[in-house]
Amino acid sequence: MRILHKWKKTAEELPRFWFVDRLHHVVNARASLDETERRIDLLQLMLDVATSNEIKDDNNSDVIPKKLQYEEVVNNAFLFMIAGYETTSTALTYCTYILATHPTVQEKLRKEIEEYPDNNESDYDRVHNMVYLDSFIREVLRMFPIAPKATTRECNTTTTVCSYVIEKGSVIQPDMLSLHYDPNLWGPDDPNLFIPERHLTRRHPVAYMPFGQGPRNCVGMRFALMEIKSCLVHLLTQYIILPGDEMEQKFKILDVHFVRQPEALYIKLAKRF
Ligand code: HEM
Repeated sequence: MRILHKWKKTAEELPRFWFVDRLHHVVNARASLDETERRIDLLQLMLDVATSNEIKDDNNSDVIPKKLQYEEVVNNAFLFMIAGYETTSTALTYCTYILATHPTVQEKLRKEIEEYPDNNESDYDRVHNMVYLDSFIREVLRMFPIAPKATTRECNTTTTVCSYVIEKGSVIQPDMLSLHYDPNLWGPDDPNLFIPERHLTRRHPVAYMPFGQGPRNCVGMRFALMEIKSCLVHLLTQYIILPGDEMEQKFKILDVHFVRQPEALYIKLAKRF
């Protein structure tokens, strides 16, 4: 009994459980606010459809119940925190690596940023027309997809694709790296080279999938791209990014976690003004 109690206490202190416990507090606090204290955010939208009653799935139709249990609200909030931070920060790490190793690309980006001065408009409006910045990030995510293992689908009907039989219930995962480096899809320039301009040519619709594909692709994609663009504009305006000591030696990509990230990135920042 004592061992069980000790195990329970240790488990409760693990980051995941600790975090979910905090989220329960936040969700309960928000759920108890009255109408005048409503906020306009995703959590509010989820709470608006949350219920403590049992939700019955209708197995005989395709209708999905438009209700959530409070536990599902907490789990969705958890998923957003997990999916929303490490991914964007890792994408920014790869962007910084490319900037440090490609000074011409860095200068070209800075030139584009200067063409759209900060006229007190929001970053959202400012970065909207920066075509080279957009191609730059696309190229970074082509060469360094952050979550290649995140896109999986379960086959719901036995089917044949290119003479391969895929049984109902099989889980399929596209080989994102092979697609992103396929010379037939990304040529004529060598896919191993960093060339943002290749994204100005129309490609096969599934040649590129850093955010997954289809109706269940990454729900945070637009937000992530906006965050990355906004951050790069401010970084490049104020600093010149240079390679740090032992940068290449430490830039070993680890493919062990859900997010594919380098062991470390050492760069130097030189203030511009
Ligand atoms: C560079 C940044 C990001 C990358 C590369 C990325 C990548 C992905 C990928 C590959 C998937 C699986 C999609 C599929 O199965 O088709 C996914 C799902 C998801 N992402 Fe992202 N993501 C990023 C940023 C974000 C951010 C900022 C958020 C939230 C604010 C977010 C929230 C989610 C959620 C909730 C899902 C699950 C969607 C579902 O199952 O319907 N992601 N992401």
